[in-house]
Amino acid sequence: MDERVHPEVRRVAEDIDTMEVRGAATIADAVARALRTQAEESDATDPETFRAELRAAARALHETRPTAVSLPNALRYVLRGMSSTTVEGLQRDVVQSSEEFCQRLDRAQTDLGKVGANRLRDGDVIMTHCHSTDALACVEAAVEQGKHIEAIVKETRPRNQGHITAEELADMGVPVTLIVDSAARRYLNDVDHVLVGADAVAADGSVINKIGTSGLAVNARDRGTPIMVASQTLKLHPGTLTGHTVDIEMRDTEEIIDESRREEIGSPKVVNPAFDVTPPRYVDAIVTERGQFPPESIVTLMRELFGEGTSEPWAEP
Ligand SMILES: O=P(O)(O)OC[C@H]1O[C@H](OP(=O)(O)O)[C@H](O)[C@@H]1O
Repeated sequence: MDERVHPEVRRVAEDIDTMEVRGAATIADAVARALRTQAEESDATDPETFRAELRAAARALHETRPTAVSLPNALRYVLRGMSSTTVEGLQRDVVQSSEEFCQRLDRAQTDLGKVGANRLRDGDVIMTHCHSTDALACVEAAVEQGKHIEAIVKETRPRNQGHITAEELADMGVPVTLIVDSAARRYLNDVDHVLVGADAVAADGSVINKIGTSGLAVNARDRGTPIMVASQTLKLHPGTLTGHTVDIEMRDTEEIIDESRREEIGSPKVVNPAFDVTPPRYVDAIVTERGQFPPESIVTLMRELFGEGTSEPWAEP
């Protein structure tokens, strides 16, 4: 890694890579704070060196995981704040934009939660996939409104993030039933809403989320169960406005099966995609801090927020 990258930034990058820090919003928060550390601890003596250090840190953070667009969106937000002409001024700029970003992130999630909660009625049963802080904000707000919500939680192989969801729902007082992923269709009849998060939303309204989301959505549509995606606007993927596709992360196959067991069963090829793409026709609503949108209309919001597209976060202005 580039030697200009601060050890704390390297540690954050490593934690994201190994998924010690995970979830699109949490990753965004962590990288914004890491850039702040890089800025505060810089001993650069001229603005150009300082800017180059920050760009190197941004690149190191960006190289960790490719799919959650909240990561480059966070880097871009913080780096765009650099407008001063002295090192001290630039340090203040980064601290301020990092703080502002983290506050906006929290506020967006709270506002999104209230919008999502309005879709949930007293007595509703939800089905979740993976662990999404945006999705759980909707449940939390519904519970705060006095609604009784129950949840069927998919374990979400191979990393079982469903366990985190189960624990956090239990802390909210929501009764939880944990199921294996392949039992989802059987229990969809008992469910009023499928509620998931997003790692990225494309300009055509496709939702990129944890592997298994698209199959769940197809099954939900077949059963007539509405599917709601909780996604603050930080997850909107500006590159898709100009024809770019979203990279799907392929993770280590040891998450699925260890090497010795794989050899015992005849050394099959193993693949481990972390995400899949749910086409807009299977999604009923994308809930953001700016209100809820049918997936096909998300492009209008994206144009308003990003114009016609954006460059890489570390690109020279
Ligand atoms: O931003 P929040 O809503 O917390 O999470 C969004 C998404 O991030 C997670 O990915 P991973 O576990 O990091 O691979 C899940 O796919 C989840 O739906």
